[in-house]
Amino acid sequence: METCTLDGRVYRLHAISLPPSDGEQATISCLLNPDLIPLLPNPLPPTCPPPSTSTSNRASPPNFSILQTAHKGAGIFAARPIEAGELIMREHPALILPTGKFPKEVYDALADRLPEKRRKELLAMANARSKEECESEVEGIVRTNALMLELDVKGVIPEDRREVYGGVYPFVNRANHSCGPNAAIKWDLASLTISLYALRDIAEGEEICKTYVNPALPRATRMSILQKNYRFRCDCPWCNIRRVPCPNPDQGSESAGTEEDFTPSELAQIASSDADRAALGSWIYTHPGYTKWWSDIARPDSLVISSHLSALSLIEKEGLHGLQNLFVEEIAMCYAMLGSLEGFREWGTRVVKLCKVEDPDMARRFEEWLEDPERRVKRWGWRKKQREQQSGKKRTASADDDEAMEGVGSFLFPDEDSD
Ligand SMILES: C[S@@+](CC[C@H](N)C(=O)[O-])C[C@H]1O[C@@H](n2cnc3c(N)ncnc32)[C@H](O)[C@@H]1O
Repeated sequence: METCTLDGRVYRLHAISLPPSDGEQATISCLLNPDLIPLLPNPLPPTCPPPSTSTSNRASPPNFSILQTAHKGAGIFAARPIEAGELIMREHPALILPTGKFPKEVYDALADRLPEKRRKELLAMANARSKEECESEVEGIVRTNALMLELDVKGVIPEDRREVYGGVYPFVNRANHSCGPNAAIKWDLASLTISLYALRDIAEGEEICKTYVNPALPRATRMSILQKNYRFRCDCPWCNIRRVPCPNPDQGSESAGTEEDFTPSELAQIASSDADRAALGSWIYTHPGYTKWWSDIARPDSLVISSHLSALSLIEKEGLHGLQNLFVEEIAMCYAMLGSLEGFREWGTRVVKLCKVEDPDMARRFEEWLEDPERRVKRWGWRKKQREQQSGKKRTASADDDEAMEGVGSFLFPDEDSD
């Protein structure tokens, strides 16, 4: 079988060759709209970052192990302490395919085209679907595990012909769900890899979890999506408020409570968590931000920093570290505008650490700035100068001064208000 048709659309089976890994020729087995095929690298250049899921192709031993849990199947655990921002593993998908229900033969043909070792890794993955729902074991595995992929970042395929694609990863997909995840994923089209990285410091032995749903949704909605799509009842500390958050919830002995078990005070805690999550989800639209603040001298100097610190403390409470980077970056930039070397160094260093995998360009930019912030950050100390000018301590900062700063380093945020 080379092609198949679904809802009048033609799809082609396609294999992408990867640089050999562990001495074996690696392949991604794909089902693609033929228009997408020329957009994807094939073969992948050997210079691309290699996957890092096994010991043999890493300079240092992996920082994770895959272990059996008590009631969630397999899971990923920290083999040593892992720092916020650190890479945990990088992996190519075994399969790439569009959403939609294809005949059994299509799923089986996709798996059969993988090298034997990879095929076995795929077939060992979790399948939360019954035989009645998914006749093919491979389809069940796809429906339990596939993560959304962006294959056409440049928007080459016209809007009305675009499809949603998913990737299946025998190692990264072992990460179980938490509504307060300590890890997240980042897809990179150029290397066709997904990276799993730490959102906060993770202790040795702690389970490494990502979120399967938008964690800003209310608990009841999260639970119903998880039940519908993945067939489990979430037992994370935020869904089961009686369980004290612990490093490895899987080792907890209490069983998850049911809706009816909750006392009025527990229900109030759930409502408060829902409200905090909703507030965080829309924080940047409802609270002061750096872009409007930096040049508006009528606003207090501490306005954005104190608002962002409140957001970060809610993030800590709800375990939503996936939302923290914007707040950390903006606090660093506020300190730059206030001319505070100490503040900029503290928060800028956090940006570098947190963005290493998630946003390497941002990490590099802050690294450069941190070498000589006063010269490299454009408009360094601008608000401080304005205040000094206001209080008459200094003569008006001349336009020449400002112009002399133009072109020194690059500036993170646009001059125009956009928030
Ligand atoms: C993508 S897989 C995760 C890895 C899986 N545990 C394994 O053995 O490969 C998703 C499945 O893992 C289980 N799972 C993930 N997170 C869970 C959680 N927080 N509580 C219970 N089961 C969970 C569910 O069975 C779900 O359908």
